[in-house]
Amino acid sequence: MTDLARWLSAQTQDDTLAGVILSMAGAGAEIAGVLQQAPIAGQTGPAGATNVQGEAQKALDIISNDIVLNHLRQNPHVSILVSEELDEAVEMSSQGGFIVATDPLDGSSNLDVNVTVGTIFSVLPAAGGPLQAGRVQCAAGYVAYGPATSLVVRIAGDTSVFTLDGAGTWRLTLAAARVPEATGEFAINTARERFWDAATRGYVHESVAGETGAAGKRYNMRWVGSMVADIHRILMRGGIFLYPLDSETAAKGGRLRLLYEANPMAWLMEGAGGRSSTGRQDILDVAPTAIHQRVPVILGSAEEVRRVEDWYRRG
Ligand SMILES: O=P(O)(O)OC[C@H]1O[C@](O)(COP(=O)(O)O)[C@@H](O)[C@@H]1O
Ligand SMILES: [Mg+2]
Ligand SMILES: [Mg+2]
Repeated sequence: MTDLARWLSAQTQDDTLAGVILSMAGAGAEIAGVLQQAPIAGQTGPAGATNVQGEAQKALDIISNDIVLNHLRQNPHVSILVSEELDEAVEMSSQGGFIVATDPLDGSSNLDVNVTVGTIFSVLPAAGGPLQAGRVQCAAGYVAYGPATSLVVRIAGDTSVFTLDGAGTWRLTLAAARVPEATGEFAINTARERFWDAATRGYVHESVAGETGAAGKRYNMRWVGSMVADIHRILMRGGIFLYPLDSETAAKGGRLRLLYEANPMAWLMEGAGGRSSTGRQDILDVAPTAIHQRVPVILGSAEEVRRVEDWYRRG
């Protein structure tokens, strides 16, 4: 029995849910192999197409989407697939008990510079349809394609980390990730400062002031521009990630997508003792109205997320 199969059987008695996670783990392992050869195969560039959200697709966005689709098509327990790269929700098996929502390749603008990208997924109960709050997720995870390929997954208990070995087997490398309560590291795209609201501005200025400001301690800033990479760093050593609502993204509701970026990351953070927020409510309580809905995202070390929420309460 592999580490992943053993972990799954300890986390859930539902073999069909375990099977959905194994399908996503299989897709992740296959995508990892494709990414490792992509510069040789000349696949890191644009596909020449745009997705339903008007974003230019990379060839690897489409290839990764097809890989996920193929793996899930072989699983009779998936009823619907929602993907960043597919305009509409796709009907899969009519008998399936689960919906999978995925960002097949997150951070794909980083592909041509060989920086970590990832695959994010959320598993929902089929009965409620795709538009259910993140709170009811059955499981969530991501695969980070970095120096090592990591699978981070949570059903309802701990958030655990597996690493792909040379034989293509997922080995358990961290049974229960814990995000430190406090942090001295924040992640935000500061080039967007002129669009920020008062709360984001207040929080970042207070942090940049370091030991001379109200926070009373020094901060460092990190921004990979690949959500999976930024969240993985935060999961492993603490920090806070912000993609808040700003005046440029306000009309769309934010930048990042609720079903397949924010919800799964919030679920994983919760399992590791972290916190997630839109600034005004827990991300997991947001009721979706559309499959590609966007949402403000603030998540990571609990104490730090609370500091941002305090700024929103003041505003
Ligand atoms: O270009 P910006 O504003 O830094 O945004 C970066 C964010 O956009 C994303 O790339 C969006 O995800 P996709 O690459 O899947 O569209 C996140 O991974 C990342 O955190
Ligand atoms: Mg993404
Ligand atoms: Mg993507």
